[in-house]
Amino acid sequence: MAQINFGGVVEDIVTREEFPLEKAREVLANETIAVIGYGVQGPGQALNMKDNGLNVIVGQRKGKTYDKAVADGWVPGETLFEIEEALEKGTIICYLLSDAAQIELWPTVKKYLTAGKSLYFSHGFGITYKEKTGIVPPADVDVFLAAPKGSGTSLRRLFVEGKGLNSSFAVYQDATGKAREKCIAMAIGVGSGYLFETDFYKEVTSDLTGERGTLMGAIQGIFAAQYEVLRENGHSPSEAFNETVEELTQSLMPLVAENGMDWMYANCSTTAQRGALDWWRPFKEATKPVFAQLYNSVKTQAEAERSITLNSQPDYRVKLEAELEELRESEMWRAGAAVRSLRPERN
Ligand SMILES: NC(=O)c1ccc[n+]([C@@H]2O[C@H](COP(=O)([O-])OP(=O)(O)OC[C@H]3O[C@@H](n4cnc5c(N)ncnc54)[C@H](O)[C@@H]3O)[C@@H](O)[C@H]2O)c1
Ligand SMILES: CC(C)(O)[C@@H](O)C(=O)O
Ligand SMILES: [Mg+2]
Ligand SMILES: [Mg+2]
Repeated sequence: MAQINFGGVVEDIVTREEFPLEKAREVLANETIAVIGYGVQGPGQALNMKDNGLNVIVGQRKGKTYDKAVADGWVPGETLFEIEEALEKGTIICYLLSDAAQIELWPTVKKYLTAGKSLYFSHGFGITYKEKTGIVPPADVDVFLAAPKGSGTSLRRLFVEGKGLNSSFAVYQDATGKAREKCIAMAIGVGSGYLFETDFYKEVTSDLTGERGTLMGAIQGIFAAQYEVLRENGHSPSEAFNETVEELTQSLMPLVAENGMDWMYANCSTTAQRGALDWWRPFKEATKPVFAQLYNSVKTQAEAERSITLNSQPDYRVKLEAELEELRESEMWRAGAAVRSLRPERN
């Protein structure tokens, strides 16, 4: 473990230097890693592990996603199986179905979790909310997680570019005495950059807060609010979209990613800096109560309850698609589609 000072707080982290890929390969040499589910994380993790030289198979029910797995190079009967067959062959079961589907399939998965096998998650959800999910693994299997901090799509893209997303890792149950090294080996194997340790409760609590907050929910809310104010004051859609979204994603966020907020500010005009330095605090004051409310809704398990109830309904995909369509068809995001089509690199 390397000790790194994060803004004054020293934390133990694992980098690829302390735990190189060769070591991960050694730890996992005798394992058959069965990736169950080929949605978003499934492909990213399975393909990265395969390219990292690990012994990976995929378990996916027949349909569009199964066909995608075939198109990605998984071979039916050799590296691609129906879910139960993969569960039987796998020694490390990567449970990468949607969190709601994990509940439905649990009785099947449990049957194949014989002594000494490992159960791997990329989220603390199923275990933390076990009263709601019914996911209680047998005592003689190892249970751990590696949770990439980003979309499975980015996990794969960055890996292909020779980069890596950071991941958290946590051990919930160590039946064999080897759970921790298997967990870290898996986290490195899926293509992570550095790793930070957490536990299942903290992973799910921070993850649900982050995605509902600044990463996804809050950002759309704040975009919509500014866009509407600009439009209500007579600005054109293209002007409103550029001043709200396009400049942020194309110009300014890459600068923040590279060298921090102050550096992005320093690369803007003194006029912009003055305004931003004056206005960030009122935005913080206005939104902090909403973040506190959100955290509380996660902590009381209201978010988990809502997610399980709504995502377990048979027509949830249809309803979800309708809500996504509403976003896509809003004036702001239709303006966005037009703006994207005009990016010079798209010609
Ligand atoms: N999406 C991400 O990028 C991301 C990032 C970090 C962690 N995670 C976590 O990873 C896990 C997998 O999430 P995901 O977003 O990749 O999942 P997903 O929603 O993309 O679904 C994965 C798979 O579940 C299968 N599935 C759905 N219902 C099923 C059922 N009833 N029976 C059998 N198969 C069924 C689908 O065919 C699909 O292949 C979750 O725990 C999630 O919280 C996801
Ligand atoms: C990619 C995210 C938002 O980080 C993940 O947590 C998810 O649930 O998809
Ligand atoms: Mg999440
Ligand atoms: Mg997340």
